Amino acid sequence: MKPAGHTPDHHADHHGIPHRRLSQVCMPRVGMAQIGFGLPRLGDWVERGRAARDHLLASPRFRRWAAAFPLTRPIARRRSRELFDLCAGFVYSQVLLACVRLKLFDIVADGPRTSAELARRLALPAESTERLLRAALSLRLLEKRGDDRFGLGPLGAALVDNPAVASMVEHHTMLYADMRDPVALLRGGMRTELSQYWPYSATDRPAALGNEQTAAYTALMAASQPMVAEEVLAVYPLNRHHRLLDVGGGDGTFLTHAAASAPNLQVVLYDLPAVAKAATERFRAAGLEPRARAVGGDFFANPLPIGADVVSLVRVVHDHDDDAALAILRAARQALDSEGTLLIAEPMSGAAGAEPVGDAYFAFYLLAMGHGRARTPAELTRLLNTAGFSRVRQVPTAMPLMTGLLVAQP
Ligand SMILES: CC(C)=CCC/C(C)=C/CC/C(C)=C/C=C/C(C)=C/C=C/C=C(C)/C=C/C=C(C)/C=C/C=C(C)/C=C/CC(C)(C)O
Ligand SMILES: C[S@@+](CC[C@H](N)C(=O)[O-])C[C@H]1O[C@@H](n2cnc3c(N)ncnc32)[C@H](O)[C@@H]1O
Repeated sequence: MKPAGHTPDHHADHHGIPHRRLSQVCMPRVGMAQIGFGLPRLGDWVERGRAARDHLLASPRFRRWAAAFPLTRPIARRRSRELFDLCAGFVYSQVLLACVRLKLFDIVADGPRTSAELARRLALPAESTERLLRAALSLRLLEKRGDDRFGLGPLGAALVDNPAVASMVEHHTMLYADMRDPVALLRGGMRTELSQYWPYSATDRPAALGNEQTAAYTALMAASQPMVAEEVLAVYPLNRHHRLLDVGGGDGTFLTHAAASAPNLQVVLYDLPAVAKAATERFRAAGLEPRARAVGGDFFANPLPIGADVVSLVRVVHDHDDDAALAILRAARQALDSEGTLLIAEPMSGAAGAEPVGDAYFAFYLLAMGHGRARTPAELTRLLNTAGFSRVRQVPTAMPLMTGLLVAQP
């Protein structure tokens, strides 16, 4: 009797691993045209090699064999761990959320503690505390100190005194809810929590939004903005400019950092009226007036203030679909003269070493928000060219995960 799945195309070798005939998998078909030119194309060989690999990996028998064979075992273990992490990532995120909510990292930052001490401090049953601590150890959030005490691990240490990441971890409860049925989200038409949270993405009259609708997202952006500002200002010093206009500048956190980094720079913020009002208060409280001022308006309906020699769009363009993004870039072009500079700072698609940040995280975040997408530098460059910026260059940042940077001139 033939084993299940046995077809004329499938054979088994002496390890019991099903395979196609080698000639079918590995030998590119050489067409008459290619014979005329000598060897088959390299691309054909690569394609055949990939087909052979896919065929092997898709076979449960091969996977069992590779997991047992000493030379392939490390690869099999690594792959299965990667895949397990994809399956279980949401559990790890929720362990992190529990640690953040319980302020576990701040507590152990003061010194390592025993499980019993932590149970008292966290007001959790002893067994639950032990469970959480073991989970945090396994995720390198905590580290064992001696036999019975727990201190910061390499990942937990980066979360101490880091309100930016802590507020994002807490904020993710909304994204988590919106992604509960990812296929429904992809099909569209879902009423999502994130579209309520970012009301400018769901209204035709954003300028009418009140402080009660803009305050929460503005505070979230302000908490994470220092990480972005540090990245941008480290690679693009602003002291070569006279006046910076930050469009969609939130409560002014980016401009406050910019002003501190370039003492002669004048800074102007443009945002929705309710947000600009909050920024004005912030500039006043920081003693930055009159060097810093904020103007309220809707960048789709009103012209931007003129007179700046550099305009920044920080985490703004990716909020919008192409037509709207183009309208913002055109408005920025209108506000600048022919010597002006435009900066686009935001996480970008395809960033080397951070591919899932743009293409999985922000892609789905923005889907849940209702508009926009992370774009590759090449896609942004095409939009910039259409908007009248002909010279565009990418400036590498230290943490592309936080932000990429494009510098454009007419
Ligand atoms: C000291 C010894 C012995 C060895 C040293 C070894 C060594 C060099 C270690 C490195 C240590 C180090 C410097 C660690 C640094 C860690 C850092 C900087 C971690 C940073 C993590 C940042 C994270 C997790 C950021 C997350 C950001 C998120 C989730 C942002 C979300 C943004 C959103 C949702 C924006 C929304 C806006 C919208 C709507 C899209 O427009
Ligand atoms: C994602 S936030 C980025 C805030 C800030 N640049 C940062 O990175 O922290 C986008 C900003 O664009 C502003 N915005 C959205 N639609 C706008 C519009 N039509 N006119 C002016 N500002 C707008 C929002 O109020 C918000 O402050």
